[in-house]
Amino acid sequence: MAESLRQERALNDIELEQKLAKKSLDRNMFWRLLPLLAPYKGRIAAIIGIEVILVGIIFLRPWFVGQVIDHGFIQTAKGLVLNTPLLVWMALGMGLTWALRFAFAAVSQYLAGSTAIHILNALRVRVFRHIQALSIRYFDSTKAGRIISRADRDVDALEPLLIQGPPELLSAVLRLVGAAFALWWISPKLLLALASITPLLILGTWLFKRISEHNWARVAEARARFTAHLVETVSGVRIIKQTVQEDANEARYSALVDDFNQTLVKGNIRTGWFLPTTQLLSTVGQAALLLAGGLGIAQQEMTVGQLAQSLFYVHLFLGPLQELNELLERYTSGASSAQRIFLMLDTEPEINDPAIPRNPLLPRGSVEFRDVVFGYQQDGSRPVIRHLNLQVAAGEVLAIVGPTGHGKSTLVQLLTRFYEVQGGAVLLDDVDVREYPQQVLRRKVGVVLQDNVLFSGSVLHNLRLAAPDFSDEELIRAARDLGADEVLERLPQGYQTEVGPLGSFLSHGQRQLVCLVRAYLGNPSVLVLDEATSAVDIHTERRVQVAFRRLCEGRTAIVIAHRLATIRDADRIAVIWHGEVKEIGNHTTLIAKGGAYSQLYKAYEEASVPEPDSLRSVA
Ligand SMILES: Nc1ncnc2c1ncn2[C@@H]1O[C@H](COP(=O)(O)OP(=O)(O)OP(=O)(O)O)[C@@H](O)[C@H]1O
Repeated sequence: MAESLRQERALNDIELEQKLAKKSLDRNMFWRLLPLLAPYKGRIAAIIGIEVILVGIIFLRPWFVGQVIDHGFIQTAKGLVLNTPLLVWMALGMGLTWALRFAFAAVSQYLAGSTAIHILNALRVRVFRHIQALSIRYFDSTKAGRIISRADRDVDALEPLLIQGPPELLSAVLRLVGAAFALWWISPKLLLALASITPLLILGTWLFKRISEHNWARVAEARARFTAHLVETVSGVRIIKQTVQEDANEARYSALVDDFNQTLVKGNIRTGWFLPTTQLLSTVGQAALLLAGGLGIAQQEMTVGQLAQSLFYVHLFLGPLQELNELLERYTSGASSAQRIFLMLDTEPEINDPAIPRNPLLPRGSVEFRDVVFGYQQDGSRPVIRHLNLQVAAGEVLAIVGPTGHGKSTLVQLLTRFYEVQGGAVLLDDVDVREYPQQVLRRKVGVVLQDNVLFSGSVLHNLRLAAPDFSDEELIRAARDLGADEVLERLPQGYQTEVGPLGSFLSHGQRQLVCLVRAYLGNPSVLVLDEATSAVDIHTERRVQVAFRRLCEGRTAIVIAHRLATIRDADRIAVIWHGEVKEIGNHTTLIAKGGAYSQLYKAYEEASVPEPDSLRSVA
């Protein structure tokens, strides 16, 4: 199954981001991380400075050992005696190097840790800000889990690379070069013996780096896929339970996790030979050095102390070569995270504010759809709205009706500029909606949807989002004006009731009422109600209808409804059919005309009259 999942994939993570960002993949994106470090130049310089001191300290220790071996005992007339002053100095020196090691390690950790927090938090906020600014179309085509991966895991993956990576790399290079010099200084023979295996080590490291680069891209992709599935499951858990899809859903998740694990294991197998290879080469290198050293001692070119000292330098030379592998792996995993983050940050919002925005001083609320053409496919292959013309006068109540899927809600999306028209224009107060700053436009057009969303917090907290400066009393008064108070006061803690995540602790009807009051508080010049009262019971609905008329006073209202009884009183009713206005007029004239509206109305009335059987079953 995991194999089939891999094959069914149309676009991988990076390809998808590439497509959305309309940019080709640039492997050097990693370097774009460097400006993030700029504000912390001082701290980073301190971390690097500490690393240099620590490397210097490491090089002192073998020298102490060499001194003790060669000069720790002095040949006197009485025989060999301990060179006590030298031993004491060397022991003190050794102790001091360890004390410095501990002290600097703590300082370095503190500096690196606190710098990391600042840099990564700044990046996290930047990613978050960008996510909020992206256009709705991005969210249509990108799974939530993928987006969360960017802001969460991908940012985390940069930490070891960005902060500890550069000092560790510097330390490795310094130790490598320093050890080479030290060996050369003791005897060029030693360095040459070791150099015999170095090209092989470098070649091996380079090969493994290439393999691990591929591995990391595959592992990250597989991980993003199962995270995306998890997020979808969490948000759609009710539907999954309702349709009894738990087993099938779990099987799919297991397959995705399995795919991830297989990718990980295969990757580990491929890179697993790196360590034994380098260990083997290191052993050969040490043997060559000991041979060269033995020869040097026999030819009295070097002392035993120097050979012992050189063994430490061998470790200082070979160790960094092996560490480089780990650092390179970190680099490749971080680089692929950086690629994904920057590809997302490079995705331009499809909808932007105009360079010179307009905002008429006297908002009236007239709306016009002028020869509008629109389809959700960007290539215009499947138009949903086809050359639609519709004018709504300021203060008018216009109802939009029509069969499902014919484009009613799409008109609202175009009015609030969640999508851009592909032809024609949408005008608010005779100004193209593209000329308004988006936030201004969306404040002018209040929308209450059928599937309303609230934010965690109390009912009052949610109402206050529309009117931040209002007191509790003013918010409650607004609810009362609208006739929502009776229902909302009956909640367990009244207006202080917690609504839960996305408002899930409230019923559909209660949620809609809160949203209606929220829209009322926003005081928009155009109010759009998309099936907004459909979940409210008959009793509540009547109250809302009365209040709704009040709410419409002095502003334009566009009401999208399937339950035609609720819109009979509208000033005009437009029938939308295959993305066009098929009929327009008031209820009486449209019924008299006997066209599309009268058919819809007849069908609605027939469906609304309860059949005797169904009444009995309710009883
Ligand atoms: N985000 C989207 N991406 C792609 N297609 C979409 C999207 N939203 C809607 N559509 C499609 O556009 C068409 C019109 O949808 P729209 O929601 O405007 O219909 P509607 O008339 O409001 O339907 P309903 O009465 O059921 O709410 C439908 O075919 C729908 O599948």
